[in-house]
Amino acid sequence: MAQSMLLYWSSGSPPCWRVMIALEEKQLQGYKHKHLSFDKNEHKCEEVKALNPRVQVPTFKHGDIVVNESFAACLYLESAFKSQGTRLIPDDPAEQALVYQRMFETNNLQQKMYDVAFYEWYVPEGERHESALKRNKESLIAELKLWDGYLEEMGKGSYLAGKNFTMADVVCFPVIVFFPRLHCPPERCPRLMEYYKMLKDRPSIKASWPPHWLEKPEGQDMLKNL
Ligand SMILES: N[C@@H](CCC(=O)N[C@@H](CS)C(=O)NCC(=O)O)C(=O)O
Repeated sequence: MAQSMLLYWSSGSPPCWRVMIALEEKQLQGYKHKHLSFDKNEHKCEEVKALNPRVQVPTFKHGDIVVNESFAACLYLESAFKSQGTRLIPDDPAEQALVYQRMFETNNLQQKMYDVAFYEWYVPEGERHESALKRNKESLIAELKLWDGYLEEMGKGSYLAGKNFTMADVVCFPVIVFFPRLHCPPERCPRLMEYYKMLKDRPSIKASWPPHWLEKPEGQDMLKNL
């Protein structure tokens, strides 16, 4: 089954990583994949263009089904392989609601982290303002407080949506990992840091860890002054 899947991906991309974690959790090892380098602009290749009008990674194909949005690909895998590997979406509607809530809230955390960590990369030199960066930092700090509060409320050893590992963890872990990697002061989000330590050696996460991070475990310190 995994043999009829093809994933185009790049190392260190949270959207790609979440699809890879989902594939591992659903025991779909052996899927075909192409690792494309951002530095060499390989993700703009004709093969990706043919499948994905946004010409981005992840680009994912299963047989004739093409599903490129990372959240959509993760949900598709759960639905197509519901009884295989880890159950990532619970049946109970109330539990399901919390998983969906945390999953889609991840977009806030991801964007706010990008707005600080990659400010200089996104905003051309002449358009940068200290005041804007300060605002972005305040917004990220407030967002981190929310997530830390969620974990605090759940209790020690909990996952993002309760006692079990779910799709919320699949989609959010690849964002959370950036906080320790980019030297965010641990006191900004102590519960998230504990959560990171609890999950970093999970087999699905270890197996899909960005290869260029293995070569260079220390990231830059873009979040040092948060
Ligand atoms: N909505 C997409 C976003 C994908 C995305 O932003 N991919 C980035 C890598 S993290 C990309 O391909 N960037 C290159 C580009 O846009 O040219 C998803 O979550 O799947």
